[in-house]
Amino acid sequence: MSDLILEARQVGMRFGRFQALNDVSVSFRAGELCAIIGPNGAGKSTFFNILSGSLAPSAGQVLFRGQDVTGLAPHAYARMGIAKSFQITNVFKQLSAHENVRVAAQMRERRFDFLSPRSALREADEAAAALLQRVGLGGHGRRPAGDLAHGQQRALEVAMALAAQPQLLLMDEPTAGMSPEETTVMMDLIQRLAAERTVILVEHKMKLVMGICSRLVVLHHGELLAEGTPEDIRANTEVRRVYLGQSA
Ligand SMILES: Nc1ncnc2c1ncn2[C@@H]1O[C@H](COP(=O)(O)OP(=O)(O)OP(=O)(O)O)[C@@H](O)[C@H]1O
Repeated sequence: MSDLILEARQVGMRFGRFQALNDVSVSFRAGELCAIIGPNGAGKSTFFNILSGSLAPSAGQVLFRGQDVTGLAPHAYARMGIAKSFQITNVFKQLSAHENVRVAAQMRERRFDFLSPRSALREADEAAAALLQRVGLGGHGRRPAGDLAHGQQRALEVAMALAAQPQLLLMDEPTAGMSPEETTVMMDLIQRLAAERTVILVEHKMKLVMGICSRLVVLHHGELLAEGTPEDIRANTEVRRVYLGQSA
């Protein structure tokens, strides 16, 4: 179907003799905010890495807008309009927040190649300032990234990912290690971002995503356990069983 943006077809992943993912088929529609959830060790990060092109699956295919992208290099994913942010923050700590985003904008914006160096820099500067504003860091541009609070560094990383103007944003546990206040700010940001593009996130805490996602995909022991609306998932006895005793 034409409104599918990303598809995993019978994806499998083996690490030696260990089968981390087995025969996982999931389709993601353009424009949706979808979360991949599941208990510890379910295979979420492995699936994320495969969907985002960081890991080639041992079996199956990944399709982006109907095109087979399985095993393509990460930069090819970026060029197609897929951006990702990881659990571990990935900012240049010595550079200012503004410089971090500007570098990301310069690296990814091919349009700048056609501009004079001075106007390219000005455009990248303007893009960086707008992106910092977008993620709630408008007043922090001059601060070294390493001096920002953890939640702010994660927001900075989101701004860097957005510099590529992605159609699809993949986020691995965007609230990992955050305080409750930082978590609220990030979830609010994710909702705003999802109004403009497709967002797929991996999240360990089911409660956190129930209220904001249109659809949830549940992995368990490397297999697709369930998928559906938050209501479907909340009512699913299998899902309740695997989450029992875990901090959902
Ligand atoms: N590179 C690897 N080599 C061997 N085993 C791995 C590797 N990466 C992941 N695994 C194993 O695959 C399984 C799934 O791991 P994965 O990190 O994808 O789960 P997860 O659902 O993201 O878990 P968590 O919520 O704890 O982060 C785990 O048992 C893990 O130990």
